[in-house]
Amino acid sequence: MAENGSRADNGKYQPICKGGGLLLAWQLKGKRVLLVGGGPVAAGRLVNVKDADAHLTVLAPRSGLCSEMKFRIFEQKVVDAYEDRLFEGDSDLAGFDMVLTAIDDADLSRRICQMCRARRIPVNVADVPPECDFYFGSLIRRGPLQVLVSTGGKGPRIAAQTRRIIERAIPENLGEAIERVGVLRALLRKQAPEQKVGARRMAWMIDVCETWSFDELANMTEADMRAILAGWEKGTVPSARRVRGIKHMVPRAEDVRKRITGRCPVAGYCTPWLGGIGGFVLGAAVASAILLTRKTAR
Ligand SMILES: C[C@@]1(CC(=O)O)c2cc3[nH]c(cc4nc(cc5[nH]c(cc(n2)[C@H]1CCC(=O)O)[C@@](C)(CC(=O)O)[C@@H]5CCC(=O)O)C(CC(=O)O)=C4CCC(=O)O)c(CCC(=O)O)c3CC(=O)O
Ligand SMILES: NC(=O)C1=CN([C@@H]2O[C@H](COP(=O)(O)OP(=O)(O)OC[C@H]3O[C@@H](n4cnc5c(N)ncnc54)[C@H](O)[C@@H]3O)[C@@H](O)[C@H]2O)C=CC1
Repeated sequence: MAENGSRADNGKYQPICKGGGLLLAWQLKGKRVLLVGGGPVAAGRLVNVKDADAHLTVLAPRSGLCSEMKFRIFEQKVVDAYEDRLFEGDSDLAGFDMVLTAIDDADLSRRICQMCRARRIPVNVADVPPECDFYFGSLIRRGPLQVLVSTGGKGPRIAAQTRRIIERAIPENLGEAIERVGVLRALLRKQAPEQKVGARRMAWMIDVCETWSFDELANMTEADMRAILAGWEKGTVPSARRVRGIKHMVPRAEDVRKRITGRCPVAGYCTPWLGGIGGFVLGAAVASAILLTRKTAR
């Protein structure tokens, strides 16, 4: 029975949890995005799509631009095309790959949505969730690392609160570690480009990521990479200690400082080191105070 993929396989595979959205990393580089509206919500959208290297057109009257929008358009000049006017109709949508509206006019938003659907352009209407083909989420960015929190439109504020909890839990140098791993992966693909070694390449990269800590990866130099890659032919991954020798045993000043004054990334309180020293000093002070009081009382 199990071989046929039937009832016996229940529980063996991840269950299907219906009702979610499909979370993707949509590649917008070079795609044309239209943003209708010039308020604070539009300004947030602008950052999201420009972070994704889209070609962005903003359509909104200058008189209604918020200060961030003015800054992005006229000072920072990150908007590729700006049209100082109201939305006029279907022809405004021609040639766009994605449309975002953030205007204070729900009726017009709905109509823009219908026009986009007729043209099969994916659309997000900030104030009318049923008119969205996709929702935005609460985002964390650390270099190449991106985390998106979605509550499926149920609790945007809770999405932001959840984001803050996750933010605290992400090690400071994770973005840099990923950046460095990206460089190593590219070097490996150069050294062993054949498709037939694909499975071996992946297994070896998994080994690298599991053997080296995020800290060690974040500080991986080109020389370290060459030393690691020397293990590829034999299928081994030398540890950071082996690659760096004695240098690795000496803690860096920054790590020592973090040990003493750092904070627990999730709970936020100071490290046990500082807590321990503080506790000891406080305990000693209380004990001496008690002893002193007893002595004076006698
Ligand atoms: C469906 C969705 C459509 C979309 O925008 O794509 C949508 C819809 C609506 N939001 C509304 C209100 C608020 N939105 C926020 C904040 C955020 N909203 C975001 C996304 C989304 N908002 C999508 C679903 C996301 C999800 O899955 O949860 C975030 C995550 C991302 C972003 O916008 O960039 C960003 C946090 C970013 C961050 O800080 O990290 C706050 C809180 C605040 O400002 O602090 C409030 C006030 C408090 C409240 O209402 O809860 C209203 C008006 C409701 C009304 O009139 O009562 C609607 C319309 C409606 O719900 O009908
Ligand atoms: N999805 C979300 O995260 C949130 C959505 N909202 C909703 O998003 C919408 C926008 O919010 P804000 O940025 O605060 O709006 P806002 O009221 O500050 O700005 C509206 C902007 O739209 C422009 N506009 C209005 N009619 C237009 C037209 N016909 N053509 C072109 N531009 C036009 C105005 O000039 C102005 O720049 C509101 O409806 C609000 O309810 C609000 C909070 C969060």
